[in-house]
Amino acid sequence: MARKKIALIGSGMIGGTLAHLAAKKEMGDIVLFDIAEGMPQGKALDLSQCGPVEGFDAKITGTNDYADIAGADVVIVTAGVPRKPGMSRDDLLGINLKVMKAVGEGIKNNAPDAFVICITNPLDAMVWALREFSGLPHNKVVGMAGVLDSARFATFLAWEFDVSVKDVNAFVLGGHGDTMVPVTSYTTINGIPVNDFAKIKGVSESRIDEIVDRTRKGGGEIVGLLGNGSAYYAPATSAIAMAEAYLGDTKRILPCASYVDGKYGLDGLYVGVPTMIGAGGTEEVIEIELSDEEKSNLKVSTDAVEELLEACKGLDSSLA
Ligand SMILES: NC(=O)c1ccc[n+]([C@@H]2O[C@H](COP(=O)([O-])OP(=O)(O)OC[C@H]3O[C@@H](n4cnc5c(N)ncnc54)[C@H](O)[C@@H]3O)[C@@H](O)[C@H]2O)c1
Ligand SMILES: O=C(O)C[C@H](O)C(=O)O
Repeated sequence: MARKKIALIGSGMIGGTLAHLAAKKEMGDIVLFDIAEGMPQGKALDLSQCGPVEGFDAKITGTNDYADIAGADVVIVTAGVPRKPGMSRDDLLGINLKVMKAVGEGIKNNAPDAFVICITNPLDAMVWALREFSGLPHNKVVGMAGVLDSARFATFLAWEFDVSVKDVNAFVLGGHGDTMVPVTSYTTINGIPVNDFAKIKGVSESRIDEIVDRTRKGGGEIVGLLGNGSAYYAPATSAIAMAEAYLGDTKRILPCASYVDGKYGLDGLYVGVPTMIGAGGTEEVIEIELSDEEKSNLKVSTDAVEELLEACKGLDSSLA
């Protein structure tokens, strides 16, 4: 059986990390694409030379030509610009929307059967625009954010309780902005609801609220510390988890920016919701019961995404 092909559109910090992870896991052959000349080729050479040391077989190539992504099974998109300290993700809308147009056309013309995972910010608007520009079916285009946001929530909870991260099952819904909704009612420590566990451990409600707030601002915290660029290790590993679910048809339930039309009272929007990923792409959006407060928090978050979609339509009339 031929090896799978993974195309990475954007070969910057996340793109390079994705290539390394995918190669180490022998997920398939890897094509690094970027508009910067020489850079994807250089990264591909460097990464190829990890192979003998790490013991992986993967053909890794770099290119500036979309024709080289032909036949890709999975395409992961990080092309565009990251924010700088003091900026919000939404400030990237205008510049990254133009990038999504070029990338969407490149995918449509060269890899229309791929499962496409978008990472570029502002995430929920960019994955929607990428789907529109590419014309691929909605179930084959998804955004990565919830896996990362949930991993941040889990990390902070594990630190607070001094327990293994493996036992923390944390869950974040909504758009990938500061209005995202970490959902404590669905967050457990190996099955024990987090609020019950907090009582057992003598952790106050206000401390859990602080952790929720730190999760919401988790991306900005790293942007502020790095000073130049944004997080890339955890974003890359989160997207790889989604790609593995597709390639292995594992039917994992992951929080993804999926197309929601009807559920959660939403009308044709990409936003973070529990999603089953298998060979069919995003096979099912799972609608869960939420409290009135959670519903109203989700509404604030989805309203913010809707505003960004309107802004996209204003910037590019082909989206209107
Ligand atoms: N969804 C998330 O949870 C999440 C997490 C982290 C970062 N991000 C976003 O991911 C994006 C990439 O982050 P990064 O750290 O890898 O940035 P980076 O600057 O290191 O890499 C981006 C790459 O995109 C390339 N690029 C620009 N325009 C292009 C085009 N038209 N076609 C192809 N390539 C193009 C650049 O040359 C650069 O190499 C940013 O928008 C960032 O905000 C999202
Ligand atoms: O915060 C950013 O700008 C990057 C990304 O969205 C993140 O959450 O790390």
